[in-house]
Amino acid sequence: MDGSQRIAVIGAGSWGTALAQLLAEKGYGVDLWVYEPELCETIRRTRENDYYLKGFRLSDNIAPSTDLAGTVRDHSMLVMVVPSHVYRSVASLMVPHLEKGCILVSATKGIENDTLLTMSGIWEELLPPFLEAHVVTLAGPSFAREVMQKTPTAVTVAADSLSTAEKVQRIFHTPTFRVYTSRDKVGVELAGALKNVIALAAGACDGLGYGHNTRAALITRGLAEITRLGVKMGAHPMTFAGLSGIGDLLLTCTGDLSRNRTVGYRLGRGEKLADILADMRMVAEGVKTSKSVYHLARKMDVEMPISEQIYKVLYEGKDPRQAVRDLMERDLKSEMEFPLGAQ
Ligand SMILES: NC(=O)c1ccc[n+]([C@@H]2O[C@H](COP(=O)([O-])OP(=O)(O)OC[C@H]3O[C@@H](n4cnc5c(N)ncnc54)[C@H](O)[C@@H]3O)[C@@H](O)[C@H]2O)c1
Ligand SMILES: O=P(O)(O)OC[C@H](O)CO
Repeated sequence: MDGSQRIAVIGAGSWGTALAQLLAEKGYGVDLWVYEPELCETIRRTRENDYYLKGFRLSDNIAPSTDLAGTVRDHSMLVMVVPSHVYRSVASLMVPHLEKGCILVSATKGIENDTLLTMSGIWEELLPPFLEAHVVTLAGPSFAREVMQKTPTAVTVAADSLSTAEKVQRIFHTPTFRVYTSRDKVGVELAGALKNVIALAAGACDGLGYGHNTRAALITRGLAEITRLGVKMGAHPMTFAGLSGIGDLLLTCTGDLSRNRTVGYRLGRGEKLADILADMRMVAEGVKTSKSVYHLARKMDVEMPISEQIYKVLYEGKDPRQAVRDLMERDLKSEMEFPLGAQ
């Protein structure tokens, strides 16, 4: 793909906007699909995304549009960055317009509530084989705002075929955005989605006033349960020691820019989930993903105690302090069972 070709970015939230800007500054023409007509108009007029990523002037190489079919058509590379709860509906509308052999880079982090599918699982259901489309997952520790500020950042792109991942790697790599490849698509995708649930827990513990010991324990045991589920679902255990695993888990559990951590923090301070979500325009994927994880863990017969407690706090009104007590009082066990991923 040469710099004269255009790339479509589907979703103009903070991450879609940051990825569009990165590609545009590399010289690609970017067609950006914007869900909200009034935001599309504002971006066109002011060159700023004042809903989701205030304070940055957007490149003139970005062309915003609300016409989904028009944005998708005639593109050999598309970046999908809509939240997971609308992913299927937007992807379904895209399919009839996709070019044969196109590459779909999925940058969304979530697990669908009804089907318990990852985002690439949704594409697998929707893509007719004759399209020969390639799905690539992009994940890793990357706050949109810091990417816009050109803070040195490293992420992973995972695909079934290494050559496809390498193609995407070359397109996204910049001097401040380092891209690694992986062939463990399921691992990278699950790691990116599951860390949001643990970030809710880490935020809640900070909101409750617990200290660094608690946060470190949560991150470590959170990684253990993410790895257990991932391995059971076919992921390579070492993926969870990588950027999409411990990398993103650390960022989201400790970084104040995290929406998931912030929701957890406010829950820990005693606010109600409905009130927190009512004044958030942005998405905190962990809220919906915790429901999927609760059911996925049961389905796969994997113990995920932290995720289970978060589900109970969010959906059953459990007191977060009681959730911590219950985690601390579980049966005593060995820290690690081998092979990795065993309960
Ligand atoms: N923001 C980040 O720093 C960051 C970094 C990495 C990954 N992600 C992931 O990217 C995905 C998108 O998140 P974001 O942060 O860009 O979003 P955001 O929270 O900044 O914005 C919400 C997005 O949802 C869209 N939207 C709302 N309702 C919609 C509907 N009915 N149909 C279609 N679109 C609708 C909005 O137009 C907007 O694009 C998430 O899965 C998130 O976890 C975000
Ligand atoms: O703000 P959050 O919690 O959605 O996290 C954003 C990204 O996933 C960080 O990599």
